[in-house]
Amino acid sequence: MEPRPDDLFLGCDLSTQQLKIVAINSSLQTIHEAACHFDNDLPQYKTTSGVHVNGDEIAAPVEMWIAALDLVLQRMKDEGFEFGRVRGISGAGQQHGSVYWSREAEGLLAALEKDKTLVEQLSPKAFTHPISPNWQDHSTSRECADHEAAVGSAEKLAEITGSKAHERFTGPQILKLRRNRPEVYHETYRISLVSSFLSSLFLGSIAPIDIADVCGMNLWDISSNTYSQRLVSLVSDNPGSLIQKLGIPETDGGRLIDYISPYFVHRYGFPTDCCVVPFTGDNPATLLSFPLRPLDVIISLGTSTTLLVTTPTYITDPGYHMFAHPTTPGLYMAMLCYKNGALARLGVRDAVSKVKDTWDEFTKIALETPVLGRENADDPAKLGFYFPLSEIIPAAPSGTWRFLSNGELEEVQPGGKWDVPRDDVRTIIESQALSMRLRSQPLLAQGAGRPGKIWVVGGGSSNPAINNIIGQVFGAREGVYKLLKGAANACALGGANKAAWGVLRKKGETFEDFMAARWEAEGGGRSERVVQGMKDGEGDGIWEKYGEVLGVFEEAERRVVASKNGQGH
Ligand SMILES: Nc1ncnc2c1ncn2[C@@H]1O[C@H](COP(=O)(O)OP(=O)(O)O)[C@@H](O)[C@H]1O
Ligand SMILES: O=C(CO)[C@@H](O)[C@H](O)COP(=O)(O)O
Repeated sequence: MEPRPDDLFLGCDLSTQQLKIVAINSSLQTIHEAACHFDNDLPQYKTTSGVHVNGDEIAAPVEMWIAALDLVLQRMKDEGFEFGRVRGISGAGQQHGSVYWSREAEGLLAALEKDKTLVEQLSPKAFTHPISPNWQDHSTSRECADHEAAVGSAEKLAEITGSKAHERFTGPQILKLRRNRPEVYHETYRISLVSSFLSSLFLGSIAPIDIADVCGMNLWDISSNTYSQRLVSLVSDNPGSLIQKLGIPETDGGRLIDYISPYFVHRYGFPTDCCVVPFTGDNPATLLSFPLRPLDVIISLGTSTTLLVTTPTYITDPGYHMFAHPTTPGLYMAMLCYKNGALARLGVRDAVSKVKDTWDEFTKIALETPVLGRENADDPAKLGFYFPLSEIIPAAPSGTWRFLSNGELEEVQPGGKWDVPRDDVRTIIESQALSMRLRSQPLLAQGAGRPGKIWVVGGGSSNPAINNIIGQVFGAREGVYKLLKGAANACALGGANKAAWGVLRKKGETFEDFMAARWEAEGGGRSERVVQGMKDGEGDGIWEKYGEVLGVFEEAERRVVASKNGQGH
Protein backbone atom coordinates (compact mmCIF):
# COMPACT_ATOMS: atom_id res chain seq x y z
CA MET A 1 0.00 0.00 0.00
CA GLU A 2 1.15 3.59 -0.61
CA PRO A 3 2.53 5.08 2.60
CA ARG A 4 1.04 8.31 3.92
CA PRO A 5 3.24 10.59 6.07
CA ASP A 6 1.00 10.44 9.12
CA ASP A 7 0.31 6.68 9.04
CA LEU A 8 -0.20 4.93 12.37
CA PHE A 9 -0.26 1.20 13.18
CA LEU A 10 -1.93 -0.49 16.13
CA GLY A 11 -0.73 -3.53 18.05
CA CYS A 12 -3.14 -5.17 20.51
CA ASP A 13 -2.30 -7.71 23.17
CA LEU A 14 -5.03 -9.76 24.82
CA SER A 15 -2.94 -11.24 27.61
CA THR A 16 -3.79 -12.81 30.95
CA GLN A 17 -4.51 -9.77 33.03
CA GLN A 18 -5.06 -6.95 30.53
CA LEU A 19 -5.92 -5.92 27.01
CA LYS A 20 -3.24 -3.48 25.86
CA ILE A 21 -3.00 -1.38 22.71
CA VAL A 22 0.12 0.35 21.41
CA ALA A 23 0.14 2.82 18.51
CA ILE A 24 3.31 3.47 16.50
CA ASN A 25 4.16 5.70 13.53
CA SER A 26 5.91 4.51 10.37
CA SER A 27 9.33 5.11 12.00
CA LEU A 28 8.18 2.46 14.50
CA GLN A 29 8.12 4.92 17.40
CA THR A 30 5.50 4.43 20.09
CA ILE A 31 3.15 7.38 20.25
CA HIS A 32 0.26 6.09 22.36
CA GLU A 33 -0.41 3.28 24.86
CA ALA A 34 -3.72 2.26 26.43
CA ALA A 35 -4.92 -0.66 28.51
CA CYS A 36 -7.90 -2.26 30.18
CA HIS A 37 -7.07 -4.19 33.35
CA PHE A 38 -9.66 -6.94 33.69
CA ASP A 39 -9.91 -7.22 37.50
CA ASN A 40 -9.96 -3.47 38.09
CA ASP A 41 -11.78 -2.11 35.05
CA LEU A 42 -14.35 -4.87 34.61
CA PRO A 43 -15.05 -6.03 38.20
CA GLN A 44 -18.48 -7.38 37.19
CA TYR A 45 -16.71 -10.43 35.71
CA LYS A 46 -15.22 -11.22 39.14
CA THR A 47 -11.86 -12.42 37.85
CA THR A 48 -8.71 -12.71 39.93
CA SER A 49 -5.63 -11.88 37.86
CA GLY A 50 -7.83 -12.16 34.77
CA VAL A 51 -9.20 -15.66 35.36
CA HIS A 52 -11.65 -17.85 37.26
CA VAL A 53 -10.10 -20.79 39.09
CA ASN A 54 -12.14 -23.93 39.74
CA GLY A 55 -9.76 -26.57 41.07
CA ASP A 56 -7.41 -27.46 38.27
CA GLU A 57 -9.63 -25.77 35.67
CA ILE A 58 -8.67 -22.18 34.90
CA ALA A 59 -10.59 -20.08 32.39
CA ALA A 60 -11.51 -16.54 31.38
CA PRO A 61 -14.98 -15.27 30.40
CA VAL A 62 -15.00 -14.50 26.67
CA GLU A 63 -17.58 -11.75 27.16
CA MET A 64 -15.11 -9.89 29.40
CA TRP A 65 -12.60 -9.73 26.56
CA ILE A 66 -15.21 -8.29 24.20
CA ALA A 67 -16.21 -5.70 26.81
CA ALA A 68 -12.52 -4.85 27.23
CA LEU A 69 -12.10 -4.10 23.52
CA ASP A 70 -14.89 -1.50 23.46
CA LEU A 71 -13.66 -0.09 26.77
CA VAL A 72 -10.05 0.41 25.69
CA LEU A 73 -10.99 1.86 22.30
CA GLN A 74 -13.47 4.24 23.95
CA ARG A 75 -10.73 5.26 26.37
CA MET A 76 -8.43 6.06 23.44
CA LYS A 77 -11.21 8.02 21.71
CA ASP A 78 -11.82 10.03 24.89
CA GLU A 79 -8.08 10.76 25.03
CA GLY A 80 -8.27 12.22 21.52
CA PHE A 81 -6.43 9.39 19.74
CA GLU A 82 -6.62 9.91 15.97
CA PHE A 83 -8.10 6.63 14.77
CA GLY A 84 -8.44 8.16 11.30
CA ARG A 85 -4.66 7.77 10.80
CA VAL A 86 -4.54 4.02 11.50
CA ARG A 87 -3.54 2.07 8.35
CA GLY A 88 -2.96 -1.36 9.86
CA ILE A 89 -3.75 -3.47 12.92
CA SER A 90 -2.17 -6.63 14.18
CA GLY A 91 -1.53 -8.02 17.59
CA ALA A 92 -1.22 -10.89 19.96
CA GLY A 93 -3.13 -13.10 22.32
CA GLN A 94 -2.11 -15.25 25.27
CA GLN A 95 -1.24 -18.58 23.70
CA HIS A 96 -3.26 -21.83 23.66
CA GLY A 97 -6.64 -20.43 24.85
CA SER A 98 -9.57 -21.29 22.59
CA VAL A 99 -12.87 -19.57 21.75
CA TYR A 100 -15.87 -21.56 20.49
CA TRP A 101 -18.04 -19.78 17.91
CA SER A 102 -21.64 -20.73 17.13
CA ARG A 103 -23.19 -21.08 13.68
CA GLU A 104 -24.66 -17.60 14.08
CA ALA A 105 -21.27 -16.00 14.72
CA GLU A 106 -20.33 -15.10 11.13
CA GLY A 107 -23.71 -13.43 10.57
CA LEU A 108 -23.54 -11.52 13.84
CA LEU A 109 -19.97 -10.35 13.21
CA ALA A 110 -20.88 -9.16 9.72
CA ALA A 111 -23.87 -7.17 10.91
CA LEU A 112 -22.42 -5.26 13.88
CA GLU A 113 -24.12 -1.90 14.39
CA LYS A 114 -22.15 1.04 15.70
CA ASP A 115 -24.72 2.19 18.27
CA LYS A 116 -24.67 -1.05 20.24
CA THR A 117 -21.72 -2.52 22.09
CA LEU A 118 -19.93 -5.68 21.00
CA VAL A 119 -21.20 -7.41 24.14
CA GLU A 120 -24.81 -6.50 23.35
CA GLN A 121 -24.48 -7.84 19.83
CA LEU A 122 -22.30 -10.94 20.30
CA SER A 123 -22.78 -12.34 23.76
CA PRO A 124 -23.95 -15.01 24.30
CA LYS A 125 -25.34 -15.84 20.83
CA ALA A 126 -22.05 -15.88 18.93
CA PHE A 127 -20.55 -18.52 21.22
CA THR A 128 -21.26 -22.11 22.17
CA HIS A 129 -19.10 -21.93 25.28
CA PRO A 130 -18.95 -18.79 27.47
CA ILE A 131 -15.39 -19.36 28.67
CA SER A 132 -11.95 -19.80 27.18
CA PRO A 133 -9.64 -22.34 28.85
CA ASN A 134 -6.61 -20.43 30.08
CA TRP A 135 -2.94 -21.35 29.65
CA GLN A 136 -2.69 -21.91 33.44
CA ASP A 137 -5.31 -24.71 33.28
CA HIS A 138 -3.99 -28.10 34.33
CA SER A 139 -6.98 -30.36 33.98
CA THR A 140 -6.07 -32.40 30.88
CA SER A 141 -3.45 -34.92 32.02
CA ARG A 142 -5.51 -37.79 30.55
CA GLU A 143 -5.76 -36.05 27.17
CA CYS A 144 -2.02 -35.29 27.22
CA ALA A 145 -1.27 -38.98 27.75
CA ASP A 146 -3.58 -39.74 24.81
CA HIS A 147 -1.74 -37.28 22.55
CA GLU A 148 1.64 -38.82 23.32
CA ALA A 149 0.27 -42.35 22.95
CA ALA A 150 -1.27 -41.46 19.56
CA VAL A 151 2.17 -40.80 18.08
CA GLY A 152 4.24 -43.11 20.30
CA SER A 153 6.03 -40.91 22.83
CA ALA A 154 6.62 -37.43 24.22
CA GLU A 155 9.76 -37.19 22.05
CA LYS A 156 7.86 -38.08 18.90
CA LEU A 157 5.08 -35.59 19.69
CA ALA A 158 7.73 -32.89 20.22
CA GLU A 159 9.34 -33.84 16.91
CA ILE A 160 6.02 -33.50 15.06
CA THR A 161 4.37 -30.54 16.79
CA GLY A 162 7.37 -28.76 18.40
CA SER A 163 6.27 -29.64 21.94
CA LYS A 164 5.51 -32.67 24.08
CA ALA A 165 1.91 -32.75 25.32
CA HIS A 166 1.04 -29.87 27.61
CA GLU A 167 -2.14 -29.51 29.62
CA ARG A 168 -2.67 -25.94 28.43
CA PHE A 169 -2.24 -26.75 24.73
CA THR A 170 -5.35 -26.43 22.61
CA GLY A 171 -5.51 -30.02 21.26
CA PRO A 172 -5.81 -31.63 24.73
CA GLN A 173 -8.28 -28.88 25.74
CA ILE A 174 -10.52 -29.50 22.71
CA LEU A 175 -10.37 -33.26 23.30
CA LYS A 176 -11.47 -32.74 26.92
CA LEU A 177 -14.35 -30.53 25.78
CA ARG A 178 -15.46 -33.12 23.22
CA ARG A 179 -15.41 -35.86 25.85
CA ASN A 180 -17.05 -33.93 28.68
CA ARG A 181 -19.40 -31.64 26.72
CA PRO A 182 -19.99 -33.39 23.36
CA GLU A 183 -23.07 -31.25 22.67
CA VAL A 184 -20.97 -28.05 22.94
CA TYR A 185 -18.28 -29.45 20.67
CA HIS A 186 -20.80 -30.52 18.03
CA GLU A 187 -22.66 -27.21 18.09
CA THR A 188 -19.39 -25.34 17.59
CA TYR A 189 -19.00 -23.98 14.07
CA ARG A 190 -15.47 -22.55 14.35
CA ILE A 191 -12.69 -22.60 16.97
CA SER A 192 -10.33 -19.63 17.30
CA LEU A 193 -7.20 -19.14 19.35
CA VAL A 194 -7.17 -15.99 21.51
CA SER A 195 -5.10 -14.19 18.85
CA SER A 196 -7.38 -15.11 15.95
CA PHE A 197 -10.45 -14.41 18.10
CA LEU A 198 -9.29 -10.81 18.60
CA SER A 199 -8.51 -10.34 14.92
CA SER A 200 -11.94 -11.79 14.06
CA LEU A 201 -13.58 -8.98 16.04
CA PHE A 202 -11.62 -6.39 14.05
CA LEU A 203 -12.32 -8.14 10.74
CA GLY A 204 -16.02 -8.77 11.30
CA SER A 205 -15.49 -12.34 10.14
CA ILE A 206 -13.64 -15.36 11.50
CA ALA A 207 -9.91 -14.86 11.01
CA PRO A 208 -7.34 -17.54 10.20
CA ILE A 209 -5.02 -18.78 12.95
CA ASP A 210 -1.45 -17.69 12.24
CA ILE A 211 1.43 -20.00 11.49
CA ALA A 212 3.29 -19.45 14.78
CA ASP A 213 0.31 -19.66 17.15
CA VAL A 214 -1.00 -22.85 15.48
CA CYS A 215 2.12 -24.57 16.87
CA GLY A 216 0.75 -24.15 20.41
CA MET A 217 -1.96 -26.75 19.89
CA ASN A 218 -0.19 -30.14 19.78
CA LEU A 219 -2.05 -30.65 16.48
CA TRP A 220 0.12 -29.01 13.81
CA ASP A 221 2.90 -30.91 12.05
CA ILE A 222 5.54 -28.21 11.73
CA SER A 223 7.81 -29.93 9.20
CA SER A 224 5.05 -30.87 6.78
CA ASN A 225 3.10 -27.63 7.35
CA THR A 226 -0.23 -29.35 7.84
CA TYR A 227 -2.45 -30.67 10.64
CA SER A 228 -1.23 -34.06 11.83
CA GLN A 229 -3.78 -36.65 10.71
CA ARG A 230 -3.02 -38.90 13.68
CA LEU A 231 -3.60 -36.08 16.15
CA VAL A 232 -6.74 -34.60 14.62
CA SER A 233 -8.11 -38.14 14.40
CA LEU A 234 -7.49 -38.54 18.12
CA VAL A 235 -9.29 -35.32 19.00
CA SER A 236 -12.25 -35.91 16.70
CA ASP A 237 -13.86 -38.99 15.17
CA ASN A 238 -14.47 -36.72 12.17
CA PRO A 239 -11.04 -35.19 11.50
CA GLY A 240 -12.22 -33.27 8.43
CA SER A 241 -14.84 -31.52 10.52
CA LEU A 242 -12.25 -30.57 13.17
CA ILE A 243 -9.96 -29.12 10.49
CA GLN A 244 -12.92 -27.16 9.14
CA LYS A 245 -13.62 -25.80 12.63
CA LEU A 246 -9.98 -24.74 13.06
CA GLY A 247 -9.46 -23.46 9.52
CA ILE A 248 -6.26 -23.50 7.49
CA PRO A 249 -3.56 -21.30 9.10
CA GLU A 250 -2.25 -18.17 7.39
CA THR A 251 1.38 -18.70 6.40
CA ASP A 252 2.16 -15.12 5.33
CA GLY A 253 2.53 -13.18 8.59
CA GLY A 254 2.29 -9.86 6.75
CA ARG A 255 -0.77 -10.57 4.62
CA LEU A 256 -3.43 -7.89 4.46
CA ILE A 257 -6.32 -10.21 5.32
CA ASP A 258 -9.05 -7.63 4.75
CA TYR A 259 -10.18 -4.13 5.67
CA ILE A 260 -11.41 -3.42 9.20
CA SER A 261 -15.09 -4.06 9.99
CA PRO A 262 -17.44 -1.09 9.46
CA TYR A 263 -18.31 -1.28 13.19
CA PHE A 264 -14.91 0.20 14.06
CA VAL A 265 -15.03 2.71 11.20
CA HIS A 266 -18.35 4.15 12.32
CA ARG A 267 -17.99 3.83 16.08
CA TYR A 268 -14.36 4.93 16.53
CA GLY A 269 -13.38 6.64 13.26
CA PHE A 270 -10.93 4.13 11.70
CA PRO A 271 -10.45 4.75 7.95
CA THR A 272 -12.23 2.32 5.64
CA ASP A 273 -8.86 1.23 4.16
CA CYS A 274 -7.33 0.22 7.52
CA CYS A 275 -6.04 -3.34 7.05
CA VAL A 276 -6.03 -6.27 9.47
CA VAL A 277 -2.76 -8.26 9.43
CA PRO A 278 -2.67 -11.75 11.09
CA PHE A 279 -2.52 -11.67 14.88
CA THR A 280 -0.13 -14.13 16.54
CA GLY A 281 0.62 -15.53 20.01
CA ASP A 282 1.94 -13.14 22.64
CA ASN A 283 5.33 -14.87 22.74
CA PRO A 284 5.91 -14.90 18.96
CA ALA A 285 4.77 -11.25 18.92
CA THR A 286 7.40 -10.41 21.54
CA LEU A 287 10.07 -11.65 19.10
CA LEU A 288 8.92 -8.90 16.77
CA SER A 289 9.34 -6.02 19.19
CA PHE A 290 13.01 -5.35 18.27
CA PRO A 291 15.69 -6.62 15.88
CA LEU A 292 17.23 -9.75 17.36
CA ARG A 293 20.68 -11.13 16.61
CA PRO A 294 21.89 -14.73 16.91
CA LEU A 295 22.48 -15.65 20.59
CA ASP A 296 20.26 -12.81 21.80
CA VAL A 297 17.70 -14.00 24.32
CA ILE A 298 14.38 -12.46 25.30
CA ILE A 299 13.06 -13.01 28.80
CA SER A 300 9.41 -12.06 29.08
CA LEU A 301 8.33 -11.33 32.65
CA GLY A 302 4.55 -11.19 32.14
CA THR A 303 2.14 -13.30 34.17
CA SER A 304 4.06 -16.27 32.82
CA THR A 305 7.84 -16.13 32.53
CA THR A 306 9.12 -17.15 29.12
CA LEU A 307 12.54 -17.35 27.51
CA LEU A 308 12.62 -16.94 23.75
CA VAL A 309 15.39 -17.50 21.19
CA THR A 310 15.26 -17.38 17.40
CA THR A 311 16.96 -20.23 15.60
CA PRO A 312 17.26 -21.47 12.00
CA THR A 313 17.57 -25.08 13.26
CA TYR A 314 14.55 -27.22 14.00
CA ILE A 315 15.82 -29.39 16.83
CA THR A 316 13.13 -30.51 19.23
CA ASP A 317 13.23 -31.67 22.82
CA PRO A 318 10.43 -32.44 25.27
CA GLY A 319 12.08 -29.91 27.64
CA TYR A 320 11.25 -26.87 25.50
CA HIS A 321 8.94 -25.71 22.72
CA MET A 322 9.54 -24.97 19.06
CA PHE A 323 7.20 -22.76 17.06
CA ALA A 324 7.25 -21.64 13.46
CA HIS A 325 8.46 -18.04 13.27
CA PRO A 326 5.57 -15.57 12.93
CA THR A 327 7.02 -13.68 9.95
CA THR A 328 10.00 -15.51 8.50
CA PRO A 329 9.83 -18.95 6.87
CA GLY A 330 12.90 -21.02 7.75
CA LEU A 331 13.27 -19.51 11.22
CA TYR A 332 11.84 -20.97 14.42
CA MET A 333 11.18 -19.68 17.91
CA ALA A 334 12.44 -21.84 20.76
CA MET A 335 10.72 -21.20 24.09
CA LEU A 336 10.74 -22.14 27.75
CA CYS A 337 7.53 -21.32 29.62
CA TYR A 338 6.97 -21.11 33.38
CA LYS A 339 3.58 -20.79 35.02
CA ASN A 340 4.82 -19.53 38.38
CA GLY A 341 6.35 -16.25 37.29
CA ALA A 342 4.79 -12.91 38.31
CA LEU A 343 2.14 -14.30 40.63
CA ALA A 344 4.70 -16.33 42.61
CA ARG A 345 6.97 -13.26 42.96
CA LEU A 346 3.94 -11.24 44.01
CA GLY A 347 3.33 -13.69 46.88
CA VAL A 348 6.86 -13.15 48.23
CA ARG A 349 6.60 -9.38 47.66
CA ASP A 350 3.38 -9.19 49.67
CA ALA A 351 4.96 -11.18 52.50
CA VAL A 352 7.91 -8.75 52.84
CA SER A 353 6.28 -5.44 51.93
CA LYS A 354 5.62 -2.88 54.63
CA VAL A 355 3.62 -0.73 52.21
CA LYS A 356 0.85 -2.56 50.34
CA ASP A 357 1.20 -3.00 46.57
CA THR A 358 4.77 -1.65 46.33
CA TRP A 359 7.94 -3.35 45.15
CA ASP A 360 10.44 -1.15 47.06
CA GLU A 361 11.10 -3.48 49.98
CA PHE A 362 11.30 -6.57 47.76
CA THR A 363 13.75 -4.81 45.42
CA LYS A 364 15.91 -3.49 48.27
CA ILE A 365 16.20 -6.88 49.95
CA ALA A 366 16.96 -8.62 46.64
CA LEU A 367 19.81 -6.22 45.92
CA GLU A 368 21.20 -6.36 49.49
CA THR A 369 21.21 -10.15 49.73
CA PRO A 370 24.47 -11.77 48.58
CA VAL A 371 24.66 -14.31 45.72
CA LEU A 372 22.82 -17.53 46.75
CA GLY A 373 22.30 -16.01 50.22
CA ARG A 374 25.94 -16.69 51.16
CA GLU A 375 27.19 -14.02 53.56
CA ASN A 376 30.53 -15.87 53.84
CA ALA A 377 32.30 -18.09 51.33
CA ASP A 378 31.70 -21.25 53.39
CA ASP A 379 28.01 -20.59 54.06
CA PRO A 380 25.67 -23.03 52.33
CA ALA A 381 23.88 -21.87 49.17
CA LYS A 382 20.14 -21.23 49.53
CA LEU A 383 17.93 -22.76 46.84
CA GLY A 384 14.15 -22.40 46.86
CA PHE A 385 11.19 -23.46 44.72
CA TYR A 386 7.98 -21.43 44.80
CA PHE A 387 5.08 -22.95 42.90
CA PRO A 388 1.67 -21.60 43.99
CA LEU A 389 0.35 -23.51 40.94
CA SER A 390 1.68 -26.85 39.71
CA GLU A 391 4.63 -25.98 37.45
CA ILE A 392 5.28 -26.72 33.78
CA ILE A 393 9.09 -26.76 34.05
CA PRO A 394 9.82 -28.92 35.91
CA ALA A 395 6.53 -30.87 36.03
CA ALA A 396 6.16 -30.32 39.77
CA PRO A 397 3.18 -30.19 42.12
CA SER A 398 2.26 -26.93 43.84
CA GLY A 399 4.12 -26.06 47.02
CA THR A 400 7.21 -24.35 48.42
CA TRP A 401 10.53 -26.07 49.07
CA ARG A 402 13.71 -24.65 50.58
CA PHE A 403 17.15 -26.31 50.50
CA LEU A 404 20.62 -25.53 51.82
CA SER A 405 23.61 -26.90 50.00
CA ASN A 406 27.29 -27.13 50.59
CA GLY A 407 27.54 -29.90 48.03
CA GLU A 408 25.04 -32.07 49.95
CA LEU A 409 21.37 -31.03 49.85
CA GLU A 410 19.44 -30.44 53.04
CA GLU A 411 15.73 -29.58 52.89
CA VAL A 412 14.89 -27.04 55.58
CA GLN A 413 11.72 -25.78 57.24
CA PRO A 414 10.97 -22.05 57.72
CA GLY A 415 12.73 -20.53 60.73
CA GLY A 416 16.16 -21.34 62.06
CA LYS A 417 18.44 -21.56 59.08
CA TRP A 418 15.98 -19.85 56.73
CA ASP A 419 14.54 -16.43 57.52
CA VAL A 420 11.06 -16.48 55.89
CA PRO A 421 10.08 -14.38 53.96
CA ARG A 422 13.29 -12.30 53.77
CA ASP A 423 15.49 -15.11 52.45
CA ASP A 424 12.85 -15.98 49.86
CA VAL A 425 13.26 -12.68 48.02
CA ARG A 426 16.56 -13.16 46.22
CA THR A 427 16.06 -16.92 46.15
CA ILE A 428 12.84 -16.80 44.11
CA ILE A 429 14.47 -14.66 41.42
CA GLU A 430 17.65 -16.77 41.39
CA SER A 431 15.65 -19.98 41.22
CA GLN A 432 13.65 -18.85 38.19
CA ALA A 433 16.82 -17.62 36.45
CA LEU A 434 18.82 -20.78 37.28
CA SER A 435 16.09 -22.96 35.80
CA MET A 436 16.17 -20.94 32.57
CA ARG A 437 19.97 -20.99 32.44
CA LEU A 438 20.03 -24.76 32.88
CA ARG A 439 17.57 -25.37 30.07
CA SER A 440 18.70 -22.75 27.60
CA GLN A 441 22.28 -23.99 27.44
CA PRO A 442 21.73 -26.31 24.45
CA LEU A 443 20.02 -23.45 22.60
CA LEU A 444 23.04 -21.20 23.26
CA ALA A 445 25.67 -23.81 22.47
CA GLN A 446 27.39 -21.51 19.97
CA GLY A 447 27.96 -18.97 22.75
CA ALA A 448 29.27 -21.66 25.14
CA GLY A 449 25.93 -21.53 26.96
CA ARG A 450 25.98 -17.74 27.38
CA PRO A 451 23.76 -15.19 25.61
CA GLY A 452 24.93 -12.05 23.85
CA LYS A 453 22.23 -9.60 24.86
CA ILE A 454 19.31 -10.40 27.11
CA TRP A 455 16.23 -8.33 26.33
CA VAL A 456 13.84 -8.11 29.27
CA VAL A 457 10.19 -7.31 28.61
CA GLY A 458 6.83 -7.58 30.42
CA GLY A 459 5.64 -6.09 33.73
CA GLY A 460 8.51 -7.59 35.79
CA SER A 461 11.17 -5.92 33.63
CA SER A 462 10.53 -2.64 35.44
CA ASN A 463 12.21 -4.18 38.49
CA PRO A 464 15.97 -3.44 38.64
CA ALA A 465 16.72 -6.29 41.06
CA ILE A 466 15.10 -8.88 38.79
CA ASN A 467 17.03 -7.57 35.77
CA ASN A 468 20.27 -7.49 37.71
CA ILE A 469 20.00 -11.04 39.02
CA ILE A 470 19.00 -12.36 35.58
CA GLY A 471 22.12 -10.69 34.11
CA GLN A 472 24.33 -12.26 36.78
CA VAL A 473 22.91 -15.78 36.57
CA PHE A 474 23.14 -15.85 32.76
CA GLY A 475 26.44 -13.94 32.51
CA ALA A 476 25.09 -12.10 29.47
CA ARG A 477 28.20 -11.03 27.53
CA GLU A 478 26.70 -7.80 26.26
CA GLY A 479 24.42 -7.12 29.19
CA VAL A 480 20.70 -6.79 29.82
CA TYR A 481 18.68 -4.43 27.64
CA LYS A 482 15.26 -2.90 27.84
CA LEU A 483 13.15 -0.87 25.47
CA LEU A 484 13.16 2.78 26.58
CA LYS A 485 9.47 2.96 25.87
CA GLY A 486 6.92 0.20 26.08
CA ALA A 487 8.97 -2.66 27.64
CA ALA A 488 5.86 -3.67 29.59
CA ASN A 489 3.92 -3.79 26.32
CA ALA A 490 6.44 -5.59 24.12
CA CYS A 491 3.98 -8.07 22.61
CA ALA A 492 1.60 -5.28 21.65
CA LEU A 493 4.55 -3.41 20.17
CA GLY A 494 5.60 -6.51 18.23
CA GLY A 495 2.05 -6.64 16.86
CA ALA A 496 2.24 -3.00 15.81
CA ASN A 497 5.59 -3.62 14.05
CA LYS A 498 4.00 -6.58 12.27
CA ALA A 499 1.11 -4.41 11.09
CA ALA A 500 3.55 -1.75 9.82
CA TRP A 501 5.57 -4.38 7.97
CA GLY A 502 2.43 -5.90 6.44
CA VAL A 503 1.24 -2.55 5.12
CA LEU A 504 4.56 -0.89 4.20
CA ARG A 505 6.85 -3.75 3.11
CA LYS A 506 8.36 -3.55 -0.34
CA LYS A 507 8.07 -6.63 -2.52
CA GLY A 508 10.13 -9.42 -0.93
CA GLU A 509 11.24 -7.30 2.07
CA THR A 510 11.65 -9.53 5.11
CA PHE A 511 10.49 -8.47 8.55
CA GLU A 512 14.13 -8.47 9.72
CA ASP A 513 15.27 -6.11 6.93
CA PHE A 514 12.26 -3.88 7.45
CA MET A 515 12.97 -3.61 11.19
CA ALA A 516 16.71 -3.15 10.90
CA ALA A 517 16.37 -0.33 8.37
CA ARG A 518 13.87 1.65 10.40
CA TRP A 519 15.42 0.91 13.78
CA GLU A 520 18.87 2.10 12.68
CA ALA A 521 17.57 5.07 10.70
CA GLU A 522 16.67 6.64 14.02
CA GLY A 523 20.28 6.41 15.24
CA GLY A 524 19.46 4.24 18.25
CA GLY A 525 17.84 5.78 21.31
CA ARG A 526 15.14 3.12 21.51
CA SER A 527 16.70 0.86 24.10
CA GLU A 528 18.96 1.13 27.12
CA ARG A 529 21.40 -1.23 28.78
CA VAL A 530 20.15 -1.79 32.33
CA VAL A 531 22.87 -4.26 33.41
CA GLN A 532 26.50 -4.22 32.23
CA GLY A 533 27.80 -7.05 30.09
CA MET A 534 30.03 -9.72 31.59
CA LYS A 535 32.84 -10.87 29.34
CA ASP A 536 34.70 -14.05 30.32
CA GLY A 537 36.24 -13.76 33.78
CA GLU A 538 34.49 -10.45 34.53
CA GLY A 539 31.84 -9.83 37.19
CA ASP A 540 33.82 -11.28 40.14
CA GLY A 541 33.20 -14.78 38.88
CA ILE A 542 29.48 -14.54 39.70
CA TRP A 543 28.43 -16.42 36.58
CA GLU A 544 30.85 -19.18 37.53
CA LYS A 545 29.48 -19.24 41.11
CA TYR A 546 26.00 -19.83 39.79
CA GLY A 547 27.40 -22.47 37.46
CA GLU A 548 28.80 -24.39 40.44
CA VAL A 549 25.32 -24.93 41.92
CA LEU A 550 23.57 -25.99 38.69
CA GLY A 551 24.10 -29.69 39.43
CA VAL A 552 22.74 -29.50 42.95
CA PHE A 553 19.88 -27.27 41.70
CA GLU A 554 18.89 -30.06 39.29
CA GLU A 555 19.02 -32.59 42.11
CA ALA A 556 16.81 -30.35 44.28
CA GLU A 557 14.35 -30.07 41.37
CA ARG A 558 14.23 -33.86 41.10
CA ARG A 559 13.26 -34.07 44.77
CA VAL A 560 10.57 -31.44 44.30
CA VAL A 561 9.13 -33.30 41.31
CA ALA A 562 9.13 -36.54 43.29
CA SER A 563 6.99 -34.92 46.04
CA LYS A 564 3.94 -36.03 44.08
CA ASN A 565 1.57 -35.47 47.00
CA GLY A 566 1.98 -31.74 46.76
CA GLN A 567 4.16 -31.67 49.86
CA GLY A 568 5.14 -28.14 50.68
CA HIS A 569 5.07 -25.52 53.37
N1 LIG B 1 8.15 -3.24 39.55
C1 LIG B 1 7.75 -4.49 39.36
N2 LIG B 1 8.51 -5.52 39.81
C2 LIG B 1 8.15 -6.80 39.62
N3 LIG B 1 7.02 -7.17 38.99
C3 LIG B 1 6.21 -6.20 38.51
C4 LIG B 1 6.54 -4.83 38.66
N4 LIG B 1 5.55 -4.11 38.06
C5 LIG B 1 4.65 -5.01 37.57
N5 LIG B 1 5.03 -6.27 37.85
C6 LIG B 1 4.33 -7.52 37.54
O1 LIG B 1 3.99 -7.56 36.18
C7 LIG B 1 2.85 -8.41 36.03
C8 LIG B 1 2.09 -7.99 34.80
O2 LIG B 1 2.93 -8.06 33.70
P1 LIG B 1 2.35 -8.01 32.24
O3 LIG B 1 3.49 -8.12 31.30
O4 LIG B 1 1.45 -6.82 32.08
O5 LIG B 1 1.46 -9.35 32.26
P2 LIG B 1 0.41 -9.96 31.24
O6 LIG B 1 0.83 -9.45 29.89
O7 LIG B 1 0.56 -11.43 31.40
O8 LIG B 1 -0.96 -9.50 31.64
C9 LIG B 1 2.02 -8.23 37.29
O9 LIG B 1 1.55 -9.51 37.72
C10 LIG B 1 2.99 -7.62 38.28
O10 LIG B 1 3.18 -8.49 39.38
O1 LIG C 1 1.33 -20.42 27.90
C1 LIG C 1 2.12 -19.55 27.57
C2 LIG C 1 3.12 -19.82 26.54
O2 LIG C 1 3.17 -21.17 26.16
C3 LIG C 1 2.04 -18.18 28.18
O3 LIG C 1 3.20 -17.44 27.94
C4 LIG C 1 0.82 -17.46 27.66
O4 LIG C 1 1.03 -17.11 26.31
C5 LIG C 1 0.42 -16.27 28.53
O5 LIG C 1 1.29 -15.20 28.50
P1 LIG C 1 1.26 -13.89 29.46
O6 LIG C 1 -0.17 -13.47 29.66
O7 LIG C 1 1.97 -14.24 30.68
O8 LIG C 1 2.03 -12.85 28.70
